[in-house]
Amino acid sequence: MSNFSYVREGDEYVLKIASRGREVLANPLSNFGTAFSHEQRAALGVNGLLPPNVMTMALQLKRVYAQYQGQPDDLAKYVYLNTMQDRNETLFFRLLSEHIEEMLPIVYTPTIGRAIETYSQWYHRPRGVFLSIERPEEMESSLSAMDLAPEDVDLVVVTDSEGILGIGDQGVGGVAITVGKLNVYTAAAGIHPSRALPVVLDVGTDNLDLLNDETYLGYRHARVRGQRYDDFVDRFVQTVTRLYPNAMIHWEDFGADNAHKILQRYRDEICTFNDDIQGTAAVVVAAILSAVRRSGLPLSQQRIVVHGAGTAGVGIAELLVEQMVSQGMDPAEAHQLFWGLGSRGLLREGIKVRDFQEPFMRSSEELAGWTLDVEGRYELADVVRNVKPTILIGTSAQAGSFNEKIVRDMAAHCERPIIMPLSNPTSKSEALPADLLAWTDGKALIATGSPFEPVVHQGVRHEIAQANNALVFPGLGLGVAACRASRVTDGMIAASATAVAKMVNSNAPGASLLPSMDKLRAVSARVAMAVAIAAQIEGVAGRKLDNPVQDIHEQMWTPDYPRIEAV
Ligand SMILES: NC(=O)C1=CN([C@@H]2O[C@H](COP(=O)(O)OP(=O)(O)OC[C@H]3O[C@@H](n4cnc5c(N)ncnc54)[C@H](O)[C@@H]3O)[C@@H](O)[C@H]2O)C=CC1
Ligand SMILES: CC(=O)C(=O)O
Ligand SMILES: [Mg+2]
Repeated sequence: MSNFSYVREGDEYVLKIASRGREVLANPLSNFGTAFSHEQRAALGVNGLLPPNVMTMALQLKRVYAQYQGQPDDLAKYVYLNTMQDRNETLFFRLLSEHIEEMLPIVYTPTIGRAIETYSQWYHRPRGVFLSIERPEEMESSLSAMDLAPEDVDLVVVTDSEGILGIGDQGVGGVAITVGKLNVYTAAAGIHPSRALPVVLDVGTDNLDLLNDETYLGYRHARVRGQRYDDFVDRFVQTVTRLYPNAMIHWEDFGADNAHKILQRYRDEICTFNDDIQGTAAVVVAAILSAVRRSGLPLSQQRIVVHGAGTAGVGIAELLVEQMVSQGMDPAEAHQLFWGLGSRGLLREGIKVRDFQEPFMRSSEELAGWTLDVEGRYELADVVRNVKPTILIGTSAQAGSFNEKIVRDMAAHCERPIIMPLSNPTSKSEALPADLLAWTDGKALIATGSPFEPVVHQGVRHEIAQANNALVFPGLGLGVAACRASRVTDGMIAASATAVAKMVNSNAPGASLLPSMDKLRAVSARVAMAVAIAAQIEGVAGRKLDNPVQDIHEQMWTPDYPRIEAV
């Protein structure tokens, strides 16, 4: 038996501790710090290792919140929270849950982007599992070293760091995105931190700044690709599914080719999902459904330009097509409503496109009369001028690419332009909401990837929806765990989109297109219910929820110190 085991007894968590003394304080899940009572201190042998006065959690929170606020900048706040998590995880999650809207931009986008870029500089203590392609034979022992009970792991979040947010290849520092995503799982959906595992597959990096940084902590080698990479990923999948038979594997921030390839390879074999493709699609479809309702123009009459038809962009387009088909459209007709752009401009016949982009390619006949730019591409400005889109989606990580001319051109041809600069972190956003409202005379219906403050335009306060997959993946993971789903199906993804969309019921001028991040727990609970019910309908649920509301509610951990048994 492990020295620390978290078990659920009835509706409470009990922490059974076999260790004594300093080891108890060193484990962030068993360390309550100054909140240990005198009886607990005596039983655990930590008397004298703590200042004598016993604090309540409320007083501890007061102290740590003041310390947090005293940090000089956002990165320092991130590092402060990170060290706190390594010290007292229950307190960390309580603080985060109580200030979720304020702290999400610190533990998640945008600040996490900066933290990942500088990982090897501020690194102080490992968190997560580091699996190096240099030593594949160590994979099983490395995962097992986490000492988790096999049947108690609900989630494994994994990255190979090739496409971190919009900041590209970040090598071993990408581990922080898996930790960040899991922190959102816990704060939003109450997934207990002991039931989830963050993992980085360190396959090298093509980031020359990192390779030439003597403090870089990862494998100092160009990114390994091809068969050796595929074998390493496969070994990972086989090992995880054997060690943790109940776990869903969540893929995060892989490069576009590998993201699609891995999802296609494993989606019908194991319980798995790709957050950037499927989670993003669900939240963006929810935002679009809500915008379409407000615009008055049915989905089937929209013309959609996707600027950045990569992992996220094509995922969004595919789910939108599915939505249109479910509303009675023919699939080919639905595809015709989309115009996708990549780094070589419009996806079209005659240029090299990736396999997963092919369904969105345009034929040469359709482009007769269009003008190529000097580099032989159809750029966004040409596409907007010719297509007259009603929806413009940004998943290109090209900051400022939705410029004034393009946006005014779009607005000249539609009453309520739907414009979604979704790239993260904030520095990569295709446009700023205040500019979009100014250039469209307040008519744009907007959602962004990172958080933005409300904008007051001509006396109307516009709440800016944050269309971030954080509104979906926590609930999806919870729903999958609650019903022990064996697969993540398209129906479950579509159900999560509908669940989020249903939570928006205001059509007031300036109202947000999505629920705000301070509703994250309620949103996640609803998504979880919708996902579990869809899993049941699709025949992939391992257990039926008799009372979904109660069952899901009971599964959501609230960060309180558990009852302790010194064993
Ligand atoms: N809001 C959200 O929840 C999410 C936002 N994103 C954001 O979307 C962005 C892209 O992420 P991924 O799809 O994972 O990356 P990706 O690399 O798979 O896709 C980016 C696409 O943009 C294209 N591109 C690059 N330069 C371009 C240019 N000048 N013009 C047009 N297209 C160009 C690339 O060819 C590629 O197809 C990132 O900033 C990421 O943070 C991604 C996932 C979720
Ligand atoms: C939010 C997210 O998953 C991304 O930007 O990659
Ligand atoms: Mg991502």
